[in-house]
Amino acid sequence: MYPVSLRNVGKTYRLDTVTVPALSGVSIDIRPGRFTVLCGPSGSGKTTLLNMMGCIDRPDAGEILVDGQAVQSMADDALSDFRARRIGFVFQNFNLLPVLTAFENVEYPLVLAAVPLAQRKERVHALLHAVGLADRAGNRPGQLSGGQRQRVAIARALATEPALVLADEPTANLDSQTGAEIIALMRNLQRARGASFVFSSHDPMVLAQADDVVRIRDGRIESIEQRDTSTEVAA
Ligand SMILES: Nc1ncnc2c1ncn2[C@@H]1O[C@H](COP(=O)(O)OP(=O)(O)OP(=O)(O)O)[C@@H](O)[C@H]1O
Repeated sequence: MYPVSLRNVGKTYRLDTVTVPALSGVSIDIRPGRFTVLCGPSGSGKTTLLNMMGCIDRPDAGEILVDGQAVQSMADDALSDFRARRIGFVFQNFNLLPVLTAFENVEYPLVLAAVPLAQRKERVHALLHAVGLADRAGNRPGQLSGGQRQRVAIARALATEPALVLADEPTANLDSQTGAEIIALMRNLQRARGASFVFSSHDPMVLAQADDVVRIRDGRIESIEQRDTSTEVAA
């Protein structure tokens, strides 16, 4: 089963009298356990496509299956719950809650998922350790660097152990050295967990790490490149 499949998905934004076609006729199966990168020029539809995969927005045509489940037939509440438990998100502006500590930010999705306290603590400590921030658990986002904030966001995205993690240009607000470290970290975590990660990016460094590359232009898939990367060891 694919972590996410799209069949003939279309999305048009409507602003007063203006319509902006963002995606049309998009069909794709994201392969399990792969690091997939969506790339394409600005405005080609990458964020819209990620939002469709992540059930953040609904398409106006076609079908989306996440873990084999047809998500468009779910009611809003059920869809939010499904999304919170099954999909992890990493954003370019980190999207951390500023009043919560690093620990509490990572813990938050587990509170929503009603995971018992002892299990939450154990999982959050392990995740902060995995992203190299064991000693920063008590810091708020304002007391962390950009790279450290993105590490907290990565730990948060992995908290519910989702099979699918989506990242919208996760290195866009980081310097190149920090961006490289973040991509290496995500690559290692993805391999260690066997999860499926889908990134949107213009960044050649992210592209170089991809197993599968999906090129998008004018809201359509231009090409899908599946690389043989199974025997490589992550840096
Ligand atoms: N909320 C919205 N309302 C109206 N039009 C939108 C909205 N979001 C995106 N669009 C339009 O849809 C098209 C696709 O945008 P999208 O953000 O998905 O592209 P992108 O490839 O992620 O671009 P970038 O690399 O610049 O982030 C663009 O023409 C954009 O202007």
